[in-house]
Amino acid sequence: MNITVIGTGYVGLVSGVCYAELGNRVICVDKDAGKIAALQAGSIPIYEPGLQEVAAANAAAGRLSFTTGLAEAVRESDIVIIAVGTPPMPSGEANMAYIDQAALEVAEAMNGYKIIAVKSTVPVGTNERLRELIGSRTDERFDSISLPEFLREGSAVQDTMYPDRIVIGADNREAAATMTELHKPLTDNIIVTDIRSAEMIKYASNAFLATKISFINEIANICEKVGADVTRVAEGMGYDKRIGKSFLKAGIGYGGSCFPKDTRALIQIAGNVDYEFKLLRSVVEVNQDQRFNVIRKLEAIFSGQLRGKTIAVWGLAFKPDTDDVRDSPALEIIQYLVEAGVKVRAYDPIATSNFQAVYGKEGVVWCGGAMEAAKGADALCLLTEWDEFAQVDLQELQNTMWRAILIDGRNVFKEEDLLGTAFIYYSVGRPA
Ligand SMILES: NC(=O)C1=CN([C@@H]2O[C@H](COP(=O)(O)OP(=O)(O)OC[C@H]3O[C@@H](n4cnc5c(N)ncnc54)[C@H](O)[C@@H]3O)[C@@H](O)[C@H]2O)C=CC1
Ligand SMILES: O=C(O)[C@H]1O[C@H](OP(=O)(O)OP(=O)(O)OC[C@H]2O[C@@H](n3ccc(=O)[nH]c3=O)[C@H](O)[C@@H]2O)[C@H](O)[C@@H](O)[C@@H]1O
Repeated sequence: MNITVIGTGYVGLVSGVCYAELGNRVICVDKDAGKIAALQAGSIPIYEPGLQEVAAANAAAGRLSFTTGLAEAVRESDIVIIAVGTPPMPSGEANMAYIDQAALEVAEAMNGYKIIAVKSTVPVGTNERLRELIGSRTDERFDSISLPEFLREGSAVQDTMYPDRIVIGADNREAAATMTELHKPLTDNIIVTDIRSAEMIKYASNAFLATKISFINEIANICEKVGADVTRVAEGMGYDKRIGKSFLKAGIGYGGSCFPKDTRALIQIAGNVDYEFKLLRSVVEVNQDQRFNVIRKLEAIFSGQLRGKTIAVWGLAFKPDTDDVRDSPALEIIQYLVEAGVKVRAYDPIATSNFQAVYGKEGVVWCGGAMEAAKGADALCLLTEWDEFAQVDLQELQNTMWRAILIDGRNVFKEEDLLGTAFIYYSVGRPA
């Protein structure tokens, strides 16, 4: 099939590459000319394991191309997939400006029947609204599809090629059949629903996963007070198939471009129909507070005297294997420390320049390695569980630091790892 994907962020780029890998002819479109020039030159603007190789192979095979020419790409395609951003507005509601703009541009370019699918995460009712918007600008026939995306950053290629399920929201049987055919090679779990249910499945899934995380973080907080170990508790819970093992890792709370945004958006969606989503409000509140446990621990250690201390921070990305720092807990933690007069020495294997672009360069010593960041520090806060942090020589780390105090915000280390060292070690939800 001939497919145009609009937007070359994580979702557009990864899904475009993967549709090409399935043998389709894919044109990826972005209005960001710099991004397209880089992609045309074979460079991938995001860090995503495996993506570069699959993209290069498909571009070389002539199945994958990149352009800023939206109209021309749409005219050459049977299926148009919209994957532009839906960032949060100050109210928490999703900003539909990029979606609307893309839809209008598609409408203007129409030259025959097409399926127009929305992969971006959009509030319930959006696809119906877009159908009217596009229909008001073109006489050509088209069908609207809601095609929510469930990939995770850091494992996006794997998630896209081997998804747990594909959800297709459609109200036209033939369009649903075409989309089912397109995704058949990926999984047998293809769920065709009405459009509104598909839109809701996306928000409900993210909200549920966020709920699991806030739940286990609260259990962790209680574990710390009663002397239990949250990692064993999660393990013991996870063997129950009704609960499941995943998303029960306690830490400093969820971040990223999606859970924070989508939980707030769903609260708004509910609010718009006079429903107060009390549970989800608490999930967000717990998450917001969880990151400050790191600060509370530091304040307790230094009896509230943070000013003048040197604190090393390992990890700036919102999770490992990505250079994405959107809504990363590290942003607020570092900001708090700097404002409290702390000398922060920060290191991330790949996310530092993205972090600087959001946070600014001032007030922090940016380091090129983990040991360099730890040099002379009064304490070290581990905020992202990059593999390389688990591999460090703890004896060397201890000798590098001024005081051997480690706050492990992601439970990377086990008690036995620290045997024989002088570390004062704090983790999340485990006996100190
Ligand atoms: N990042 C993720 O892991 C996931 C994101 N999603 C959802 O997918 C959507 C996209 O997310 P990201 O890929 O992170 O977005 P992003 O914000 O990283 O990228 C969006 C891209 O769309 C381009 N764009 C905007 N308007 C355009 C237009 N009219 N024509 C051409 N290009 C245009 C922008 O230049 C940008 O490159 C969002 O709704 C998000 O909630 C869903 C699942 C996973
Ligand atoms: O809608 C989206 O954009 C995506 O949001 C998440 O994917 P992502 O944000 O890439 O990353 P996750 O692996 O879900 O992690 C999100 C945050 O939760 C945290 N987390 C995750 C799992 C866990 O057990 N504990 C925990 O604190 C991570 O550290 C990270 O900060 C969902 O997992 C995807 O299914 C969804 O498509």
